[in-house]
Amino acid sequence: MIPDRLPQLDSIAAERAVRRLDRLTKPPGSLGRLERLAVELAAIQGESLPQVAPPAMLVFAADHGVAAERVSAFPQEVTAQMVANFTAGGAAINVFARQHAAHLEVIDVGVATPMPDDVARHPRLVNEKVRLGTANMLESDAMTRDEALQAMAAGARAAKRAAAAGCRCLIIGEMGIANTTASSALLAVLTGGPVAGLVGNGTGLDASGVAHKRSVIERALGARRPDRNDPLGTLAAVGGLEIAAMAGAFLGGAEQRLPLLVDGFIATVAALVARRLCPGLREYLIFGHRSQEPGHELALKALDARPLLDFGLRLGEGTGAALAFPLLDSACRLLSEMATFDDAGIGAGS
Ligand SMILES: O=C(O)c1ccc[n+]([C@@H]2O[C@H](COP(=O)([O-])O)[C@@H](O)[C@H]2O)c1
Ligand SMILES: Cc1cc2nc[nH]c2cc1C
Repeated sequence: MIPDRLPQLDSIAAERAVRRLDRLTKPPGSLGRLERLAVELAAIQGESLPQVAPPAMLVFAADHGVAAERVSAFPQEVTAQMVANFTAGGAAINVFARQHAAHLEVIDVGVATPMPDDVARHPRLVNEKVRLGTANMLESDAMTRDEALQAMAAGARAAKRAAAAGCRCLIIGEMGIANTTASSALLAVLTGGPVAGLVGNGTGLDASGVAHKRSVIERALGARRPDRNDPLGTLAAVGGLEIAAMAGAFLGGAEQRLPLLVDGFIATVAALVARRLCPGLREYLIFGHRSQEPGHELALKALDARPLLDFGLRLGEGTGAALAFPLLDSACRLLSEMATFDDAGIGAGS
């Protein structure tokens, strides 16, 4: 299920995009990073005139056993309550989904709290529950390797559904109380970095809450001792079901040649896990924004990534990626809609 290799980027489509950009009615290179974005999108899609609309917004939801250690400012039940809010259309990501006519799916890969029937049966909610939340990583591995693979497969299926529905890029986000704890633990193992420098306040812990969260992560890593050269084993030991599902969605989306817009801290850690499993993934990833969560810096560095926006967000759900979507759309529209010097009868510079 983890792909051995991903489709090669299309260098011919990229070269055509470069040549067209240089013939458009502007000084060469004057649209800066937007031009590089247009070329990257052409290479990913294998189209000299790429198109990212309509986007799919995939929100993966799950619970974390480690929430019992009071590592979040909010109780575990909020995961299910926010899933209900996503189905009702009231969350921030719903606003952006309507704004961009996106195909929005909420994929439950492991929410622990039972949901009312009207939520459970809602067409926007996809039931891919692998188990009712992970186990508490202080007491045992969060899940088995097989469960991590099942969650990854659910993510890959969501990516394939989006491609089949005609979506042209994926915006990948999550909802899961305590998932900054799982993400920080994963990141510490995968980068070998000290826990102290990467733990943040998540949904809003105070300073003593952050110190306690750090101690929980350090104790969990001491007890689990994950092998940093075994990304799947690390994911199973201290990760999360929605993190595994996002990793699977990234890999499944790349197999479909879809540009992948990465959201904040948790989504970037999932992308890092996926890249460790399949290094060719990196070229498909476009980073939407720089999150306020301090560990995001290290995760971005590990992926050699420079996000498009820096807006001080720390919400999740895919909101930072959704905010960056119009930049991708603009890059595509410039390529396909701007006049060339020939079209406009304007003399090109020498
Ligand atoms: O995306 C981010 O960078 C981000 C940073 C901090 C918190 N969050 C969101 O907040 C939740 C996790 O925070 P916590 O404190 O419960 O670990 C989860 O639902 C995430 O979507 C998201
Ligand atoms: C209210 C709330 C909304 C969220 N959206 C993503 N993570 C979240 C965490 C909380 C607590």
